[in-house]
Amino acid sequence: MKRVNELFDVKEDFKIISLHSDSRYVGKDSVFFCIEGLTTDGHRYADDAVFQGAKVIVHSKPLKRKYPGVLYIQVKDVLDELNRVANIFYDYPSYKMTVIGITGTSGKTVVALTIRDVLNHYLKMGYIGTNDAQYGSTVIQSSYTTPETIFLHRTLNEMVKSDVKGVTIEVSSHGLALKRVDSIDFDIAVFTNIHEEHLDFHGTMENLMRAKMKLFELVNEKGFVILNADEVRFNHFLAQNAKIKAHRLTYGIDHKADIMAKNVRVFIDHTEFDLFIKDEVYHVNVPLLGRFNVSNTLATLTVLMALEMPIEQIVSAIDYISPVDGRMELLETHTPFHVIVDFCQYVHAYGQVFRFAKSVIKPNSRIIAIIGVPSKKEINKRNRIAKIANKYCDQVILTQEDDRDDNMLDSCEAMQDLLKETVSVIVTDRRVAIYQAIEMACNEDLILILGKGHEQFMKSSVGNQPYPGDKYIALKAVEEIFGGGKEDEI
Ligand SMILES: CC(=O)N[C@H]1[C@@H](OP(=O)(O)OP(=O)(O)OC[C@H]2O[C@@H](n3ccc(=O)[nH]c3=O)[C@H](O)[C@@H]2O)O[C@H](CO)[C@@H](O)[C@@H]1O[C@H](C)C(=O)N[C@@H](C)C(=O)N[C@H](CCC(=O)O)C(=O)O
Repeated sequence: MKRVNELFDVKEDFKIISLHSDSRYVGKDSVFFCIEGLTTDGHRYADDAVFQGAKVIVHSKPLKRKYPGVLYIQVKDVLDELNRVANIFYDYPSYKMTVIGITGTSGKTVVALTIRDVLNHYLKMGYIGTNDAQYGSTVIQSSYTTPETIFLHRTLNEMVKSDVKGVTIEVSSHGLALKRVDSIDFDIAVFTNIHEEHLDFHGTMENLMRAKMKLFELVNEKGFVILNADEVRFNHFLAQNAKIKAHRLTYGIDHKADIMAKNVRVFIDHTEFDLFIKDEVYHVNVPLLGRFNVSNTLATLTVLMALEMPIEQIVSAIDYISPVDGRMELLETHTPFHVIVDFCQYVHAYGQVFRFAKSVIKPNSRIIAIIGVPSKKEINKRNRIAKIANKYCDQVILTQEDDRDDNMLDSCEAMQDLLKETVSVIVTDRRVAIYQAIEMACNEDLILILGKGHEQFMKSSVGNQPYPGDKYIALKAVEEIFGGGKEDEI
């Protein structure tokens, strides 16, 4: 709780219990911020907010009605004001902990969770990212990868009260463009990679890069920005456009960097490489799969370097790295064939996973891919995934990936028409598709279950529907068909 004159430059003095930007959740004695959105305008809900108990309305446009006893504060930019006020209301939580932001198209979750897991061995850590916030045994669901400002500050404040000393935050381009993290004091910002994504929202690659660039400008002058030397286009863009206050460190495989990996060798269950760090070389073995996860590992190690860990400690911290749920996760099936579950959200990720699969399977073994078919709205994505699947997959099972508005069978058939160089079948029920793959797999085949990763829900137009998850279903199928599944995991 705060007094209103602690939050705003006003002479009135009454208590404020909470902050809100959605009128549907406004509580008594609160502040409501009217935000102009993409579909509606928060100014339309100012009266609703007052009805629900708001005592202060922060707005930028003129309002039709004003009620006595309510303080109306007009500002130029409501999101800027929201950031300023949320910081004060929650006692500047990000200044009381080490805040590490991770941005990039892919790898945000793997890097954020890996840094969290490794650092947890030294200090109490929290994580905010793909649909939840976690610290200790607390898990708070959120609707976004990067939650909105009030949620962020409230959660960071709870973490501080629970003695959390550091936090990793996944920072999406939406989050940056919509000013969700503008008032967070970042100590370290990490860049993974950039590919075409969310151009429906950003419009152009330049706008997308500009949105991501902002994170690096938000890092304080004592902090570090950690860049991927192999992402030449983004680094060039930063050099031309960014005003960065912080120190820089780089990691890379193909381009010279502060921390480098060479002689990368990928295996079905781990990856090995030579780690070049401050003139020393160490042979390293990590349980993360694929060349792209070498970059993610390097990003993690560079964060440890920024935190001034001695080299020996950085190298031994590699032992704390473990696979991330639903991200290139090799299931323990004890079957003669292998099963990998991956989230695989973007087209380039399909290419990476298929190339990895091709490089690790035996010459006469098959890649059997279960692919969730993109909807009618994403025809371009559908075409591009089909093209890559034609090149690498031996068999494809086309199935659902969330319940979309269009007809599932039509979408599957349209995609099947594109799969001319590989054998495919349509099984619209995702559970049946997984069972079918496991029934047909033989020695050393590799089943790839793609598109849902860790998710235990199916999105639908009426909200999320329960779904046990790809891993659960696959292990259950193995147990039922082969009797060899690990019961404690299913
Ligand atoms: C594109 C985008 O991010 N849109 C966000 C944006 O929506 P919007 O501009 O359409 O908002 P709006 O519905 O017009 O509402 C405007 C304001 O009126 C308020 N309102 C609205 C209705 C009402 O009855 N009362 C009320 O007060 C809203 O709370 C809001 O403050 O502002 C809304 C409220 O803040 C967000 O809920 C909404 O997120 C949408 C739902 C969303 O799905 N966002 C996704 C794309 C997103 O953010 N994804 C990223 C990236 C994920 C990734 O990397 O893949 C993420 O970080 O999760």
